[in-house]
Amino acid sequence: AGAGDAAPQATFLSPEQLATAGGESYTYQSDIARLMRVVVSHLYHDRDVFVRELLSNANDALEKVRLIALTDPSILEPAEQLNVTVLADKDSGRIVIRDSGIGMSKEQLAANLGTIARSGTSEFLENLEKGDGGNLIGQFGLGFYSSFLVADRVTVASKTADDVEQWVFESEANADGFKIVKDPRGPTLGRGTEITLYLKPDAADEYLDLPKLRSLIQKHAEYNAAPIYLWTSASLDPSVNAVPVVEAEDDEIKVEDEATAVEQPKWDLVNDRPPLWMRDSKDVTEEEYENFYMTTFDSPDAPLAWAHFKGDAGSTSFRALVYIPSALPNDFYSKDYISLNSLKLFVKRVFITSDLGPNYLERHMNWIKVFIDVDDLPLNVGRDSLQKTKALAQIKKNLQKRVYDLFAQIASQDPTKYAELYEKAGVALKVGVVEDAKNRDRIVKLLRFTTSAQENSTSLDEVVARRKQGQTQIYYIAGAGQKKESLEKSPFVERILARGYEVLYFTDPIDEMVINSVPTYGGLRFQDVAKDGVKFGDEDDDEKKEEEDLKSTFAPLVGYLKKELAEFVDKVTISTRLTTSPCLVTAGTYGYSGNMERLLAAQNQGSDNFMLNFARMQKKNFELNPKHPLIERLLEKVDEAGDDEDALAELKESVSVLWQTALLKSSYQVPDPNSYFSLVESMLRKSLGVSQTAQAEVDVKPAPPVETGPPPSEPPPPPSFDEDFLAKDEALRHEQEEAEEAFEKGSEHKWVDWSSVKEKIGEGIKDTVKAAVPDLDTDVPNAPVHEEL
Ligand SMILES: Nc1ncnc2c1ncn2[C@@H]1O[C@H](COP(=O)(O)OP(=O)(O)OP(=O)(O)O)[C@@H](O)[C@H]1O
Repeated sequence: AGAGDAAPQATFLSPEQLATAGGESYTYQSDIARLMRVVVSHLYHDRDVFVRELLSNANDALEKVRLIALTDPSILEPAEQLNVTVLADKDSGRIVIRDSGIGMSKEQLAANLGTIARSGTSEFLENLEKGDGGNLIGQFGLGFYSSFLVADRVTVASKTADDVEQWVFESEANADGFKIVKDPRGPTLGRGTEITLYLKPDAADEYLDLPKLRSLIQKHAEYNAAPIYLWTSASLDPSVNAVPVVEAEDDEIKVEDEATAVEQPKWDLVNDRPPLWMRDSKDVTEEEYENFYMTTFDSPDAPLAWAHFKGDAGSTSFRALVYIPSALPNDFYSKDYISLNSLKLFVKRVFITSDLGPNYLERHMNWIKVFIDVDDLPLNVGRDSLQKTKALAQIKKNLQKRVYDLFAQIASQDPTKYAELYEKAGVALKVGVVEDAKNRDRIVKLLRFTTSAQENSTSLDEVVARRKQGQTQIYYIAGAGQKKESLEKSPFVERILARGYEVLYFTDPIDEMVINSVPTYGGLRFQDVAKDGVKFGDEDDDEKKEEEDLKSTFAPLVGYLKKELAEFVDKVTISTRLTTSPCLVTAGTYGYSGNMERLLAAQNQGSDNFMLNFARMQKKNFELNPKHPLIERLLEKVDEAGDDEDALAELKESVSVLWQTALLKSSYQVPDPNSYFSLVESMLRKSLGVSQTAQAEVDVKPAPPVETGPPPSEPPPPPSFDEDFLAKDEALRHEQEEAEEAFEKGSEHKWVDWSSVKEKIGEGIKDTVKAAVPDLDTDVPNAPVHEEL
């Protein structure tokens, strides 16, 4: 619909008309008066923003009408056309912006423009007064008040569809109040709002220049859906209205005399391009996509990637844009997409809602920005039924697929960018695997893990491709919050790495949960190397025979340990996965790994942590390294002890130390640190030749008898400190802090260093166990060669 060709001059309101119309005076709310003063006195840079603000208000007002018209077309009757017109009048120094939007009643004029300061206004003003106004103006949006950047007097005439009267709001820049009068012209607008800016002299020079005004409108109204028309003359005086037409030189037919060859001024459509999302993606530049994202979703940063597409949803079709923001908001998990402002639903180019019910965008996707324009939706139903329409469900499915495709596309085309994205947003994908069963298979492909096989993280497809012949498991070790360097040293991965198999390091707390949701990938089963059941798949008959032999050889030791540790241990096994460690402790079928236990303990400090207590109650598995000299010697000791009570007591003590130290080394806690320390002390006594019963010589000097005299009047002087002692104490504390820090950072302190423990207590059990043989690894077979795909 065009703006019509009627010359606009006849309908404008003159200051004289207003002056005699009477009306009521109002006082601005204090924040607004303050805002106005700031606008007038401080903010003259960026004056152009008034174009954007006023056109966006006009566009919003028009969208409201279009939205209502979808269900109640009678709203259109007072003014059929939905558009904005802009007129610059040099003679009177005015710019007039009219829209046929929703309009405002008398009360609304007063409330919207005079009494309701928006939330954030005070904060904005405070920042301004502190001096960082220049940058804020763009973010804050002065709205209607930006008029006073360029005008010293503004009138707003407005009429709603069902009001018979038309009202005019009038204010001077810097005034404390405003006036509202009944429009002396009568209801000329039909429906809508007309803003007249009486420009300041310097602003008049700048903005009454038509080409400049036109380019400003183009720049700032790019995404306005409503058509904007500009009157092509800078004067309303009919004698200067016409602009000369430059005739083409080879024009053969001269219809008129050159002197009269003038073009009549007319309304010229300025924003003649369809909105960005309606265009073909090849007709939209990167910059346009970025700007659209930043304005639509109020973001100061450009997006990382986007997809723009068309699709069908049942009987209707839609266009959509999905954007991956440059960062994942920290609080994404505790918010929904509605509070993150992540969705815009349009119907036939009219904004409808940002809220399609709590689950329209899944929690892990709630930070991805989504713009949808549907060709047809039943809008005369309530919000709840709207959410349930089949079309919206289909669109949702399509959107999800597009988002995952977009991730996959970045991963394959630009791995560096993907690594950066994953670093920030990987956790959202992991949440997706855990919570979104329907899309799980798609999302798992996008995950990346820290691996022993390469510097960079790996996809699971790559892990499967690197599998060895016969391999049926993907090996992983969980160590939330720990570094790869620390996990590499764990006894659980010793033999697996020594053999050349790949191990994934689950350094993120959520990794173990991910694997609970996805027990297998590419036909391989995830295997926690800290749990029972590690298989290499290349065990040949000789190895199996050797294992069987070892099992029967060590049966007496296994039997003894089962009895001795019955309270804590479910299974005692002869292990094939250890190389240099004598033994290790793994979780039983229902128990947690040491890592999980630590996580649970960290989550809840209280003693009634049910899950933690439950996990701790679960019996564990004790794996022995049959090639280790400590274990070999223990077997001999079990055989030799027979009924000899002393020998049995000594054996019991050694086993207890071995078991508890293995607990520590496997990331569990010992049940009672005090009794553990007593055991170690007893061994130290033996190794140092100190009697088990000798006690520390304690010489306690008793306190003098009770004082009966009066309390001393002067407090005694403070004792003098031994400077040296203080310095030592400080150094010790420092050392402790460093050690704690290192522990938190997950350095090698994390794994108890078995060799140093052995060194410390080894002397003590010298008579029980032969000295350790350092090198045990000579018979570790190499992994078979890479499986050809
Ligand atoms: N052209 C218009 N037609 C109808 N109502 C309008 C028009 N311009 C402003 N209003 C009303 O006045 C209110 C205040 O406008 P203002 O521009 O100051 O802030 P806003 O538009 O709400 O916020 P922002 O500009 O930050 O988006 C608007 O919310 C709207 O209700």
